[in-house]
Formats: sequence, structure tokens, C-alpha cells
Amino acid sequence: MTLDPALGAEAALRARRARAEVKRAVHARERSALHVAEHAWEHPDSVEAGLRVTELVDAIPGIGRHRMERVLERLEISPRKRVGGLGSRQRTRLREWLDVDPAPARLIVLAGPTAVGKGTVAQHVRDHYPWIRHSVSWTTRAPRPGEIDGVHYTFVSDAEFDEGLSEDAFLEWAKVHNSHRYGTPRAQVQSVLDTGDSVLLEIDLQGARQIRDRMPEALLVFLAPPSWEELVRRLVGRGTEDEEERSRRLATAEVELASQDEFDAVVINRDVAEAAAEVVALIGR
Ligand SMILES: Nc1nc2c(ncn2[C@@H]2O[C@H](COP(=O)(O)OP(=O)(O)O)[C@@H](O)[C@H]2O)c(=O)[nH]1
Ligand SMILES: Nc1ncnc2c1ncn2[C@@H]1O[C@H](COP(=O)(O)OP(=O)(O)O)[C@@H](O)[C@H]1O
Repeated sequence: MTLDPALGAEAALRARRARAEVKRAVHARERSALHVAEHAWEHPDSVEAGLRVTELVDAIPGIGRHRMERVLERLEISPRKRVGGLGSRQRTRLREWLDVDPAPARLIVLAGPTAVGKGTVAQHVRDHYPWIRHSVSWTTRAPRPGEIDGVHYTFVSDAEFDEGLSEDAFLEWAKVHNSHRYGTPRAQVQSVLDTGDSVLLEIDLQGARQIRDRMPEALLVFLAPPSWEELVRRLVGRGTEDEEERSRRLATAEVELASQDEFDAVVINRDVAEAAAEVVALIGR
């Protein structure tokens, strides 16, 4: 006997709708992902068993696509697998992972004195930990050679920055080194956090303090130099400031170094890769 193809298509549509309903319920926290998985393993013919593991994990609120991929890799589960088709060791690993509350997406602030290596460490995080997202700040300073608008900063005029202020568009903002204004766009950061990915902000100390007051759940990391001499060496070595600007920045740096206690963690930037790994480990995801 051959199956009527129209009936087959109808059954497939029903199954897709039923799977969508399970995902909706998990996302709305009406059912836990663990409950869905246990049901799938008890009832091999159920809708739950037919869900792809990616669909189940992705439906968990606050997970985010990057994190889902990493989790499945760590659990050694192929993204093509259906929940009902997992082997017993995979089931055990998935059960254990679902049983603990997944860490929520976090806002991470990386601050520290001038030339300590904030930009360098943030770039290393960008290159090696792509699931951590970065906010693009607005600034009134002019682009340096090689800097791209919308990538390194969003370069705006004073009037445009004022407009942003009047619309309450910044999560925090500050006038840095007594010259230009810099601000973190609120909507951009919030939309990334809403997808379940963590966001790293590389901002100055005044901005870090504002974040601490407004978002106590944020993780504040102070990047410190191995020594004062090394900080001076890095500032001079970078060669982007003249003598007068350098002494101004070093005076600020002295004050900033005294503020380490205000932070959740201090990471010493001896080696760029190690410092970046430490920051990522603090985020815990
Ligand atoms: N408060 C605040 N500071 C920022 C923001 N974006 C960048 N900064 C800080 O502004 C300072 C100057 O940055 P930049 O002009 O790129 O120069 P450089 O860091 O000296 O190379 C650095 O300390 C940055 O961390 C922001 O959105 N808010
Ligand atoms: N761990 C490190 N070891 C040696 N040099 C570093 C290290 N981190 C950064 N640097 C160098 O120090 C200088 C300042 O770094 P940068 O990222 O521009 O600092 P910031 O963004 O904090 O002002 C740059 O020339 C950079 O290459």
C-alpha cells in the first residue's frame, strides 16, 4: 500500500506545528527544557522526541545562537540530532546541563588607565571569542587613519551627540581626557542582551561608574598594568600622543589606578591572550 502524498504532507505540517508549540512553551517558561527532554525519552513517538536538539536548546530564554553552538559542541551532540535520537551518554550530559540554570547574558565593562591595553585585549576577545558581542560607542572625536565609521566608533558631530543626549539614547556617556564626548548606545546594547548574548563595553572610568550605579548586575573588570613603568612604556610606545597629552593622561591614570577596589575583578594585562582569557572566564559563559 502506498501512502497518499497529500496525507503525508498534512501530517508533516501538523508535526511542525506541534513542535513549534513545544518551543513556544519552553520559551515562555511554561515548560522547562528538561521536562521536554525527559518526556521525549519516555515517549519515543512523541512530538518532543521529534524536536531537534538545536530547537530545544534555542528555545530556552536567554541562550543565544552562539552559546547554543558552544554548548552542543561541549556536550558532543551533533546539531542535526533529534532529542529522541540521542544516545544514553548524550542524554546524561544534556540532562545534567539542563538541570542547572543557564547563566544569564551579561554586560561586561572593561575599564582601566590609558594605554594599559584595553583596546588590544578587547580586540583579542573579538578575534577569539566571537560569541561575546561588542558595543560600538558614539564619539565626537575625528576618526584616526584606518578607523571605520560604525565599526570602531560611530563618529558624530557635537550637535548629533547633543541630540542623542536629549533622546536619552546613552546607557552612559562621558567627556574623556577633557576633550571629546563618548557614549554607549542604549538600544544597541539592550537588543543584543535580549538575544541572550553577553556584551562587552570598553569604556573609561567615569562610564564604568555610571554603569555600576544603573546596572548593578553588570560585571566590572579593571584592567591593570604589571607596573607603572610598563604603563608609561606602553603609552610612549604607542606613539599616538604628544608629550603634553601624555603627561595629562598619566596624571589621570594615577587617579584611576587608585579606583581598582570599585571593581568586581582586577585583571593584570601582562600577556594579551592570557588577560583576554581571564576576562572571558569571569563572564562564565
Ligand atoms: N565613558 C565612555 N568611555 C568610552 C566610550 N568609548 C570609548 N571610551 C573611552 O574613551 C577613551 C579614549 O578612547 P579612544 O579615543 O579610542 O583613544 P585611546 O583609547 O586612547 O586609543 C578610552 O579610555 C575608552 O575606553 C564610551 O562609550 N563611553
Ligand atoms: N600585554 C601587553 N604587553 C605589551 N604591550 C601591550 C600589551 N597590551 C597592549 N600593549 C600595547 O600597549 C599600547 C597601548 O594599548 P591600547 O590597547 O591602545 O591601550 P588602551 O586602549 O588601554 O588605551 C599599544 O601599543 C599595545 O600594542
